[in-house]
Amino acid sequence: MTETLHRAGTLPVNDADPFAPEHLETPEPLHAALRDAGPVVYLARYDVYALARYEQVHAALVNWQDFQSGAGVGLSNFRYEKPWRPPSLLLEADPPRHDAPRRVLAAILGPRALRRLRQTWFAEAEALVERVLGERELDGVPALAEAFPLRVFPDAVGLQREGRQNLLPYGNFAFNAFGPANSLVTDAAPHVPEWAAWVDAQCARDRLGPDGFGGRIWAAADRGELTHEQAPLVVRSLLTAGVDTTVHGLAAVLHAFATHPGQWQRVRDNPAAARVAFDEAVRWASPVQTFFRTATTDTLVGGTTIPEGRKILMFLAAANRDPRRWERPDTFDLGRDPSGHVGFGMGLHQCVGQHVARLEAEALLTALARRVRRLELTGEPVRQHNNTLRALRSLPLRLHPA
Ligand code: HEM
Ligand SMILES: CCOc1cccc(C(=O)O)c1
Repeated sequence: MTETLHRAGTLPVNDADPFAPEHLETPEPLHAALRDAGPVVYLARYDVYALARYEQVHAALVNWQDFQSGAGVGLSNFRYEKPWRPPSLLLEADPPRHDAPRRVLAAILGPRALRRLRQTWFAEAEALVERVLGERELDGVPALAEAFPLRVFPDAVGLQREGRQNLLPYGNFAFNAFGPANSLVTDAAPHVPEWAAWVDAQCARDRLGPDGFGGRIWAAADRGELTHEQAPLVVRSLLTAGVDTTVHGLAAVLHAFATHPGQWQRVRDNPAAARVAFDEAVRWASPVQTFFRTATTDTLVGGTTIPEGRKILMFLAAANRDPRRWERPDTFDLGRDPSGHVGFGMGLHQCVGQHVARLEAEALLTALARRVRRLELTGEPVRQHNNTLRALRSLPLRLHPA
């Protein structure tokens, strides 16, 4: 029995462009309008169905059978359109293709596997904070949010030193490419072949140190846990998703503490609060704002039937600030339990690198908590527009020494 398609006149329609500069600059008003309009809103501009409430976003994320990733998790539908690069074996794959790559990466990036990096990353964070403390004012984005991940992550992957400057622009483009082909995508297009060539070349076995995340992916192929053809694509996943996300996650947590000084004192009093602080910042800012899915069958969501083959757009950031799920959702509050937030996704595709991100954040925040009494905003933060990422280009700060 097919459910009745959405009854005429009951499905709210919104003609906004969520990827337009005004909404990328200040997304909250559109998120609130979409949440208030209903559980499902038809976005006429892109002929997709928007989910902005926590309940529907969570339900779609955990329903990988009816809402697949294999047709792409951006606006482009791989059933009809050629992807800009060979699809990810994790992000853009459904079971069973998704299974072995995920199992391999989950083991390599799991909390136990990361314990070997803890001491080094904490020492690197202390050294970085020592260096920047001397400056009276600094831009927290290049000086901390970018500098720390770029100091520790490429080494942890086992990347050679040359060419690492390609990582941020490549990842930034990959996240723009999930959106429409607007100027954020077309302006970067001339550089993509160079960035992509470097990234693809670093995924080859002979470019990777044996003991890094990359070398361990190849070793898993030697053990037959995935094929040698899959190995470079799994390494590519790390290079695509592993840098820009943590850069903007760290920028978000620094921005949160600079705008909520009382919360910083809580971390000063109890540095163990650094980990939950990062998750609260990921909920509050949602560095990854949106992802799409494709309906594999007519699927009922919030009283509306999403027709087979159509795309839904999940507003993770709107769900993370849904007053139906969170008290005082717009407040960064270390007193809350942020677990259940969808800033790392949920279910089958939930971020496989979340423990890497948390360890980076714990290392940097612990080093800051020891040495910095207050993080003071000394100017307006400047946004970096991206079709998927909530990103800062600049965060003017003064670090008041403890
Ligand atoms: C603050 C930092 C990060 C945020 C906010 C973030 C967010 C996300 C989200 C929302 C998803 C789900 C995608 C979906 O449901 O379609 C995801 C998946 C993924 N993330 Fe992260 N991520 C972060 C850091 C990382 C890092 C450091 C890595 C690699 C070391 C990474 C690698 C991946 C990969 C490979 C997937 C696909 C997993 C799968 O499909 O099974 N991410 N991430
Ligand atoms: C943060 C979402 O995770 C991603 C993003 C971009 C690419 C990939 C990949 O698997 O190549 C994963």
